[in-house]
Amino acid sequence: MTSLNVENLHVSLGGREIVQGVSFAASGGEFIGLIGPNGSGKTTLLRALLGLIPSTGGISLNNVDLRTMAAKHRALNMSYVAQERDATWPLSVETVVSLGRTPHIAPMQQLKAVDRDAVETAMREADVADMRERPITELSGGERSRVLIARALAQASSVMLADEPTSALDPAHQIRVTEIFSGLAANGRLVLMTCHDLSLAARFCTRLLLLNNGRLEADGSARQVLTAENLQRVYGVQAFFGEDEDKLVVVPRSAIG
Ligand SMILES: Nc1ncnc2c1ncn2[C@@H]1O[C@H](COP(=O)(O)OP(=O)(O)OP(=O)(O)O)[C@@H](O)[C@H]1O
Repeated sequence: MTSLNVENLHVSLGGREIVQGVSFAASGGEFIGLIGPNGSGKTTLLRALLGLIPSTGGISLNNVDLRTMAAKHRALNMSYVAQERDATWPLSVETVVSLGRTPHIAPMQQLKAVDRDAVETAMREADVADMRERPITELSGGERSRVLIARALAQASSVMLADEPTSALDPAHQIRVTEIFSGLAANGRLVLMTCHDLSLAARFCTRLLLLNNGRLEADGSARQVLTAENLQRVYGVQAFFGEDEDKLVVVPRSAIG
């Protein structure tokens, strides 16, 4: 089973320590919501896990140090939906999603049937199959997000890291995407998603990690992490707490101070 171990991770950027001694262990089957206020270090943590920025401390996947893993091997193991959805080139939706298969094919080789199937499935799941011929540069922000999610799904890696994948999506697509991520976890993948929608995270994620000023302040179930005390201290909000089908509903309703 996939296992990710992060031990005493530190990241400094621009002379400031952004991630300060974060440790956690995660396994395939978990859908983890990485939450915390703006600037708390969520994106930085994901980027460090991907080896996109320097860090110190331990990061291992299946007991292999991720920093020593070849880029292609890492890409086979980890997909990433970045927070930036900018598109420079007017590539078709289908071409962009097909790029998710790059780690699976040898240089200069064409997609095989298995790759084309993965691309079709990913486009269908992210609801972008109907726009397959359209240039990504002409899509709305939410449509572009779904294409980039489809690209990550097509990669079919054991770990999915997604940075606010639902932030530009309408309610139906937010639910659809989080259900897809839940399905990935149910099938043994590890999903780590940043999210500002606390109710969405509470409903779908199996575990929440709460970051504050680069430190892991809480790690556990939605009910353990999304307490009135944590929301006040970390987010500076008072919230309404409710229930829907046994799931916690959290609606921030006033900012304190
Ligand atoms: N390249 C950089 N150089 C200097 N500081 C940076 C750099 N990238 C990010 N930071 C700083 O690191 C801190 C954490 O940023 P990060 O993007 O990880 O936060 P976040 O929790 O993902 O926030 P948000 O919820 O707004 O997306 C911020 O204060 C940010 O200004």
